[in-house]
Amino acid sequence: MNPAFGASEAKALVPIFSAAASSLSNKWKDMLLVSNDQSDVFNIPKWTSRATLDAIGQAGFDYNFGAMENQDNRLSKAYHNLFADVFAAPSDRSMIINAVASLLPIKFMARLFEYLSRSNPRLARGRQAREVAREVARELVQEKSKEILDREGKGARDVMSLLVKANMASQNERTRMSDEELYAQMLIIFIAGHETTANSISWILLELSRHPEIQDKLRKEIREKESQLVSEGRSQSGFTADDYDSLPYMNAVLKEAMRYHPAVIRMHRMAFVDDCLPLSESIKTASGKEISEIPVPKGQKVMLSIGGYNRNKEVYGEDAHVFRPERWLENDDSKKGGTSIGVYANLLTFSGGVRSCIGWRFAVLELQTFLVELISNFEFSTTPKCDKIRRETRGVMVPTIEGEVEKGGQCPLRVRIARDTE
Ligand code: HEM
Repeated sequence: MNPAFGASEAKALVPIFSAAASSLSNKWKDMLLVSNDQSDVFNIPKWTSRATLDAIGQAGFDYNFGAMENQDNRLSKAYHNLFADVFAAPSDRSMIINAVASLLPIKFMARLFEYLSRSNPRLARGRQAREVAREVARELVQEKSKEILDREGKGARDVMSLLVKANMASQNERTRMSDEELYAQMLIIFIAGHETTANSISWILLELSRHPEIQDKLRKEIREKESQLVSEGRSQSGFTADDYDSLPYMNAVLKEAMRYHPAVIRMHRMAFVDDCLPLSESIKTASGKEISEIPVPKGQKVMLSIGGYNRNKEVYGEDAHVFRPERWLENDDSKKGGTSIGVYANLLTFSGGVRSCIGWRFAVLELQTFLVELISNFEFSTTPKCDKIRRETRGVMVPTIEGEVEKGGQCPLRVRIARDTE
């Protein structure tokens, strides 16, 4: 899938992200301008989920979910709150079934889940979403293949068109993907590229609401850049990828939010051969033996905590549990991820190595675009319920309210039209 996720491919998608971000901000403005004090409380994940679905639809597939305008789209409906519904805190029964299923060969595991999905509402929900998405994927692959043949591949910038085009051009039958594989890739992109960014925006806005001084400083930097764009004869909101990269404080806020609230909180791996994990410092085992590596036998499953690494005091200093964007602007390398572990900002948020997040450039640009658009137009502040916000792992890390976890993603913030734009 690499040809579709390079730096220039991601940069070319900025206008699509801007359109999705301004569609969200226009919707909010319409509602706020008729309210008394130009402010209201919005449940942020509900909105960001719709906006990022539109962004991934357009950027990933040149497909209009119409999520911001019309919630009746079949795929938009199937995906709405999907992670929260399917991955909600598992019951004891489902934990036992999962544990047993993980011991079965993959073919039997799939059959078991297929069977259970007839009676289990969560599995049924997941299965229904998969079927709708597969149907749309099938239609899109056919449409793209036809367009590429008709237009000889010119003009298409979305990820799926680039993928179908690269696949059609491949002369090697063995590396060429079947239609079924293409549909599966599409489904992965839908899943991986939607709720991750939606929830990340919610977490960023929550932290900016908790830290009004950081929010003000960020807005000031954005205003200065907007004035610069105008003085250069450009549109105030016509940011390019390079403009986003030229905003040091905005990028520090983004890195800090990515460190503090990684959307994917852990990864799972299994050793295919006997191996060992080297340790940065030797440790003493229960028997008193000093070891500098941990043996990992073939078949051993390993869970890697992204959240744990990103708040490791040895890497980020004693204040690793504090949200402090300034750490990224200080010259003390040892306290801002001195090791080069991940693909972005030396964080583990997008993982590292060959299986790292293929969409990280795409995600960073999308987050930069939304952050600038929303902070430029609105002021965010906490509501009493924010004290009860807790992090819930539902495939991705979702903000929920203590005691109301079953309601899914909740992050109620007061949103007000930015006073300096009135
Ligand atoms: C804030 C946003 C995002 C975060 C934090 C994130 C994080 C991650 C992480 C940690 C992995 C590795 C998972 C593992 O190995 O177990 C991953 C994989 C992946 N991500 Fe992302 N991601 C984000 C956005 C996106 C976007 C926007 C796309 C696509 C447009 C995307 C596509 C993928 C795909 C296809 C994989 C699987 C790669 C593979 O297995 O080789 N991600 N992501």
